[in-house]
Amino acid sequence: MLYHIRMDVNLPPDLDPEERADLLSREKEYSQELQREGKWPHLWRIAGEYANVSVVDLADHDELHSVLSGLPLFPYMNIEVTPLAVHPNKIDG
Ligand SMILES: O=C(O)C[C@H]1C=CC(=O)O1
Repeated sequence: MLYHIRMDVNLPPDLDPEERADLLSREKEYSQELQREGKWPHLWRIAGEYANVSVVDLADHDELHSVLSGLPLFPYMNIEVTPLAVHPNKIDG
């Protein structure tokens, strides 16, 4: 199943710099592993914002919840999910 996701990151300005660096490093490792597995085919920065739009390809809502709640930055993000269905006018290929 495909899901369109918007993630807005809100890190506290007073977050300890070492903790911030560790969080960002773990986030990168986590998201790049999902990209290598083909589960996170689109990851785009929203220009001018600390936010991204993504498309993930996961088995079901339970896997989606597991992936999102496992993000190291999960406690610091607002996440909006839009499930995607096939458009009837889409041509193949
Ligand atoms: O920087 C972000 O947009 C947050 C986050 C989502 C995936 C990732 O690698 O970082």
